[in-house]
Amino acid sequence: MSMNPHRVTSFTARRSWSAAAARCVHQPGPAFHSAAAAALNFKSNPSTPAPPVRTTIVHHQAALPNTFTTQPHRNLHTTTAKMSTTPDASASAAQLIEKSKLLAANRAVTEHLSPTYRHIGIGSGSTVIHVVDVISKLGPAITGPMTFYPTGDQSRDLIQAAGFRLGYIADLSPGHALDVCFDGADEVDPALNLIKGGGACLLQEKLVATAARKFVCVADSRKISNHLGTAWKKGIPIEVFPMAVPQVLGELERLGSLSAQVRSGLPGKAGACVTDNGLRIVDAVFKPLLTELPEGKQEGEEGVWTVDGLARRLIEIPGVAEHGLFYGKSGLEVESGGAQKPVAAYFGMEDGSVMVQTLEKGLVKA
Ligand SMILES: O=C[C@H](O)[C@H](O)[C@H](O)COP(=O)(O)O
Repeated sequence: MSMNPHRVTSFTARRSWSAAAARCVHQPGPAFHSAAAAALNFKSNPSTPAPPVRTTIVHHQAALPNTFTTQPHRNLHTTTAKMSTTPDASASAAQLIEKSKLLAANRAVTEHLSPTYRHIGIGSGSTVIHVVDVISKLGPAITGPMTFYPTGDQSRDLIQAAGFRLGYIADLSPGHALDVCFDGADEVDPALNLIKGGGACLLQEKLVATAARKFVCVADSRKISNHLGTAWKKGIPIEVFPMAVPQVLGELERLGSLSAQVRSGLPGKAGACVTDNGLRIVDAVFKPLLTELPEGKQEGEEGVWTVDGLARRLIEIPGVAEHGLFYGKSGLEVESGGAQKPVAAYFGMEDGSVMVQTLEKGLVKA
C-alpha cells in the first residue's frame, strides 16, 4: 500500500513544540500586548526533539565527531536546563526568558535603529514581539516616517497592531535595500550562522534579511551554541513544495540526515503544518554542523557537513523552496545587503545582562 507522506499518521496528544505552529501565527489580537502574552506559549524548550509525525528515515546513533564539545560555548548555560518542573517554577522561568528577550531587544534596537532609517524589516517569532514593543515606545515622531516590512502573517499582524506603516518586500524596487532588519533565531554558532524556522517562518525571513543592509539577530541565552544542531535538536527546518515531499525526504536520507519528518500542525491544526506560503516544513536532523571541514574529509562524508556545505546542498534539492540555515557572508562583509548572517546577535541572559556576538569581537557583554 502506498502511503501519503502528507498525511499525519497519529492524532494523539503531543507536546506543544510550537503553539502557533500551524501557520506560524501568534494569536492576532486587537491589542499589541495580546501578542506578547501569546509569546509565552510560542515554543517549548528548543533542545527538546520534535515528536515524530511520520519518519521515513531510520534513526541512527547521533554520534558527535570527536572535535565537538556539547557544552554551550564559554560555559554560558541556560535557564531551562536548571528549571524545576513544578508549574510555578516553569511559569517563572518562562517569565525570566521573556524578560531576557526584552532586554536583548532593547539593546539591539538602541544600537541599531537610527531615527533616520526609513525601511525596517521585522522578523517572526516570540522575540520579535519585544522588538516591536521597544520600537513602538520610541513614539510616532520617530516611527511615523518609517515603513515596516513583515516576514509573514505574524509579523504583519504585529506591525499593524503597533500602528506602524506596513510595506511589502515585493513592492521594493530592485536594488532598493532596507536599512535594517530585526529577527530572532533558534540557534546561533560562533560564526553567526543561524538555524531559523522553528516557528515555520523562514522563506520570507530570508528575503527580508537579505534585502537589508544590516540584519540584527535578537535572542536569549538558550540559542547560544558551538555547533548548529546541538542546542536546537529538532532538525533544520526546510520549506518544501507539498508535491515534492517524498523526493525531498529520500534525498535527505541520502545526504545523511539522521531523521527527517514532515512537521505536524498540532496542536493548532490537525494535519501538516502549512506555512505562510502554503508549503510544508520538513525538519531534518543532521550531525552537528561544523564551521570548517576537517583535513582530508569531504562534505557529507559519514553524514558530517559544514554549515555552508549543507546549506548549499539543501537548496539544490528539487522541491525545496528554502531552508532555515542562514549562512555565508554577514552584513558587514556585504555593505549593500544580500547577507544571510547577522551583523550582530544579542542574547538576553538569565542574570539580566545582555551579551552581543559579532565576528570581530566574538561573544562579549553588551
Ligand atoms: O520560524 C520562526 C523564526 O525563524 C523565528 O525567528 C525563530 O524560530 C525564533 O523564534 P523565537 O524568537 O520565538 O525563539
